[in-house]
Amino acid sequence: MTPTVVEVLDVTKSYPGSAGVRALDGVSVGFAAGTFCAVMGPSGSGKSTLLHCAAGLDRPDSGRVLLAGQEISGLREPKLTTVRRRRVGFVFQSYNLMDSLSVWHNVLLPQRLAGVRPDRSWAREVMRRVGLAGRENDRPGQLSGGQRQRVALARALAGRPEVIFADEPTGALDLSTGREVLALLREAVDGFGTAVIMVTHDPAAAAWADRVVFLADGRIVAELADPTVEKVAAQMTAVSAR
Ligand SMILES: Nc1ncnc2c1ncn2[C@@H]1O[C@H](COP(=O)(O)OP(=O)(O)OP(=O)(O)O)[C@@H](O)[C@H]1O
Repeated sequence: MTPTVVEVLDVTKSYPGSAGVRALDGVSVGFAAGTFCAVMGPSGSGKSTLLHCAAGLDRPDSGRVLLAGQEISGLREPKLTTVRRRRVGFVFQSYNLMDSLSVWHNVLLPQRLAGVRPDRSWAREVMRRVGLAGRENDRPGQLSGGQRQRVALARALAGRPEVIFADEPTGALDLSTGREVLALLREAVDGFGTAVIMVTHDPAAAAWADRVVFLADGRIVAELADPTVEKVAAQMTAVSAR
C-alpha cells in the first residue's frame, strides 16, 4: 500500500463572522505519497480552506493534520513555518514571486528562509527540467505568466518537498500554457516522486491527476480514480446540483 503523505482527520473550520457556517465540516481524507490528487467543488465549498489546513497555512478548529507522519495541527509558529518550509512546496495562481529578486534567488529563497543550505546543483537541474535554464538572472517581471509559474514550480521543487500544494495553478494562464504547467506538475509526480495536491475549477486540469476528490458545503461528497475530463465534468455537474 502506498504510504500517505498528508492525512486530514475529521477537520472542522469556521471563519469568524460566518454565522456558524463551516468552511470545513468534519473532513477526513488521505493523500498518497507520490501521487497527483485534484480537489474540486463549487465556489465556496471549502477547497482553499482544505488546502490551507492540509498545508499548515491555516489552523483547523478541530481535528488533526499529519504531514509526512508528523502532526502539524498542534504546532505553533515558528515551528509550523519550519515544517512547511522544509517539507512542502507551494504553487499559487498569482505566482507569489519576489519581483526584487532574480529568478535564481526566488528559486532558492524558501531554503534560505528555512536555514537550509541550498542544493544549487539540484536547483540548476530543476531549472533545466522546467525549461528555464539561462533565465536565472532575469527578474520575474521580465517573464511571461507561464514562465513565472515555471519559476514558482522550480522554487517548489528546489527543496525536494514530499508534497506540492497547488491552488488554481493554471487559473491565470491561457489554455496551452496551462497545459504545459500541468505537464510539469505531472512530471514532478512521475519523475521526482513528489505528491501534488491541486485545487482547480477546471475538469481538463483535474484530468491530469490520479484521483479527484469533490467537496460540497465543506464535506467530501465524491471521489474519482483515474479521472477523464468527461467523468470529472459529469461528477461536477452532479455535485453542483446537490
Ligand atoms: N478569510 C475568510 N473569512 C471569512 N470567510 C471565509 C474566509 N475564507 C473563506 N471563507 C468562507 O468559507 C467558505 C469556504 O471558502 P473556500 O475559499 O475554502 O472555498 P473554495 O471552494 O475554495 O471557493 P472558491 O472556489 O470560490 O475559491 C466560503 O463560505 C467562504 O465564504
